[in-house]
Amino acid sequence: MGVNTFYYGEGMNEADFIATTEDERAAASTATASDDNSHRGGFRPIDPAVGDRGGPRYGEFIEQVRLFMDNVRLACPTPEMGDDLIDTLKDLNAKLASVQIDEWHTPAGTRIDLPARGNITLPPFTVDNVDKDAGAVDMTVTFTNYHLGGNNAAHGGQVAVAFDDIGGYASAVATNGICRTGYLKVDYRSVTPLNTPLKVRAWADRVDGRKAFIKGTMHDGDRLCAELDGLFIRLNPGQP
Ligand SMILES: CCCCCCCC/C=C\CCCCCCCC(=O)SCCNC(=O)CCNC(=O)[C@H](O)C(C)(C)COP(=O)(O)OP(=O)(O)OC[C@H]1O[C@@H](n2cnc3c(N)ncnc32)[C@H](O)[C@@H]1OP(=O)(O)O
Repeated sequence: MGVNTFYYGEGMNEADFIATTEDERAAASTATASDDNSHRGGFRPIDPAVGDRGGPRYGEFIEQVRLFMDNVRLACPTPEMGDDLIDTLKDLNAKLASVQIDEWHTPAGTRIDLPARGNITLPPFTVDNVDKDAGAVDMTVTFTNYHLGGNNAAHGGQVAVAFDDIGGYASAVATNGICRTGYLKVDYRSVTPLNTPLKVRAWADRVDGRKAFIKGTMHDGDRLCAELDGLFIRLNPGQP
């Protein structure tokens, strides 16, 4: 099973997500941050060559950034260390500012081989299974210190972020197209722990035309932490 099949599910129409023709690949790889069309309607297919972007150690880079965010969350630097950190961060920001590109080409969010597609704004999750027939996905998500709400528990908003993306993934599987969230309801059933691999399942309870009614659960072992009830609407061609 290839990586794309693994992520998009057996029998899914990958053409909806992955550039499969030379024209699509060219369109997916030519736009730049200064491209006037970079905000044109519709989601662009991902250039399959995207796996090379950011270099062979890009995943390691993202892991270090995540660790940095965790360390910042609970750090109390001395004034001297604060001076040093600010100088170091200025250097790092200058480096990163020199390699800014548009959202369609940045590896963050398009590296489907990395946890949460390499997107640091999402809690890291990995895909365990995609069931095209059931319109269902199984994921493992781990909230870390960066996602702290209080008293060693994940922030409720971070739980919703995870459900939004994983529910969006399930709706993409169920409708065979990219969807946007219409509504997202989260029931917080018990405390969601940090630094613990949690099992998330999201599935299409019902599909009605463009509307996918997605249910979901998040478990710590046998304990139910949270439930999702969401409506995701498949975008029409060219719809932003
Ligand atoms: C490039 C990388 C790609 C990677 C791909 C990897 C593959 C994996 C695939 C994927 C994983 C990624 C997953 C990401 C997931 C993230 C999702 C988000 O966070 S999206 C941001 C938050 N949401 C918004 O910003 C929406 C803002 N709202 C809108 O844009 C529109 O309102 C929209 C699109 C939701 C609907 O607008 P309309 O014009 O298209 O359609 P209308 O006619 O209004 O609604 C359609 C039907 O839905 C009902 N509806 C709409 N909203 C409703 C609501 N809130 N409650 C109840 N019904 C609602 C309507 O009543 C209508 O129903 P009737 O057809 O008449 O039966």
